[in-house]
Amino acid sequence: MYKILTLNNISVKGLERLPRDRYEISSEIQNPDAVLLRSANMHGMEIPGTLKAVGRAGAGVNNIPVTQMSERGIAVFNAPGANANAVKELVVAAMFLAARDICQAWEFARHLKGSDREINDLTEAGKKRFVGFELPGRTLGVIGLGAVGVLVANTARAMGMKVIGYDPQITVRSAWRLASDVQPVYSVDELMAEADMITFHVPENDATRGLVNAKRLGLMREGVVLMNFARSGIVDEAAVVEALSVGKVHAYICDFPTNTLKDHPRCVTLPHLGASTHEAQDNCAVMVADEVREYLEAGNVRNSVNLPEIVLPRAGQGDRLTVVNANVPNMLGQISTAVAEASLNIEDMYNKAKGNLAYTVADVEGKITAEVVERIRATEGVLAVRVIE
Ligand SMILES: NC(=O)C1=CN([C@@H]2O[C@H](COP(=O)(O)OP(=O)(O)OC[C@H]3O[C@@H](n4cnc5c(N)ncnc54)[C@H](O)[C@@H]3O)[C@@H](O)[C@H]2O)C=CC1
Ligand SMILES: O=C(O)C(=O)COP(=O)(O)O
Repeated sequence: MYKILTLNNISVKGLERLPRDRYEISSEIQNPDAVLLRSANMHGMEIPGTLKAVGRAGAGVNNIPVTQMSERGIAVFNAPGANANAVKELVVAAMFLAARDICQAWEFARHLKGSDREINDLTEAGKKRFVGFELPGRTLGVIGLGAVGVLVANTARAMGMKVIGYDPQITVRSAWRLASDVQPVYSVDELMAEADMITFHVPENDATRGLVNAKRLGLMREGVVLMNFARSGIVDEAAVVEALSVGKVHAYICDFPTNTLKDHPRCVTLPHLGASTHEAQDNCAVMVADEVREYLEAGNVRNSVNLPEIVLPRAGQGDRLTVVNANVPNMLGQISTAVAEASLNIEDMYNKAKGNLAYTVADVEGKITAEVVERIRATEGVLAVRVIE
């Protein structure tokens, strides 16, 4: 029986991928084999010795101590692209909220008092405060052209906007999907200087934290609109509030309310709703449940952020050995020697590295003994060893 600890509500559609005769799933379980979560913060959490995998039913993994997981040979999975359409739709909504001052106008209307005739008079007199602008012909800057950024860029093009994009590490897959008339720019500063509206779709990490700061705000066009449905940390909020107050920034629409932002009249903060559609919740949960199950039951790795992609069809009837180890010389030699010296024939074997980690899958003829496992486990650089029958 595999034990799965859930740290957030995970869609039933996803949990149904883990059959009850093989999986015990609870938010309170002891000694879990895997954790499934959404945005719960795992930093500082005590990591159970039994943990083999963490599945993030979503895109961002900054709520997971990935380095610490890697040091213990624990695989971390996410659900790339599974919620991208939901985020795109909210970003498109944000563009209209900003362009037409919809939230501010609604607030104005909600506070009108008097008879309907008086309200009508106040409406007609007050509406000039909310003259907006239209999107065709405006320039949208997209920073980060991954699953979400590509969808946003393509939709904005379809709405008649000029779109410029920045992503120095764009994947071939994203480049294929991106509308061919999205224009690349080669620096954040260049994008910021040329866009009327800017949207961010990058992970939060050391390179992106504070991406929007006072200096960069100074480069932007007067009345620029900023949209942040990525992570709060990529924006220096105090600098944005200052820029909003002097009219440099027309509106800041984001998914991350804070005390600095939530009451500002030119700032619309939504309660982290980017991925909160039934479709996205189902997609993410199904994808990540399948990944975790495949890893626990077969040792295969799909969509891991710290282990290399390895999907090896099972060879023969014997045991499968899986080893997570540091990406240093001679690990494979030591693993295969330990297997060979136990007189076990290897039918099929695959080894691949990703960053600091490497992962080995070996199908052997017959049973792998506890001695072989212990010998491999004791090898310097080996982080996790499993035998799958
Ligand atoms: N508000 C919400 O509910 C959601 C927020 N997100 C956030 O949005 C982020 C992006 O999501 P996806 O597009 O699905 O991820 P993704 O991994 O498909 O795309 C991220 C892109 O950012 C690029 N990138 C990384 N560092 C960069 C930098 N310094 N400058 C420019 N580009 C850079 C990468 O090359 C990649 O193409 C996630 O990491 C997450 O933090 C994602 C989904 C839902
Ligand atoms: O997928 C992401 O990165 C998100 O931010 C979505 O978070 P959530 O699953 O809605 O808590």
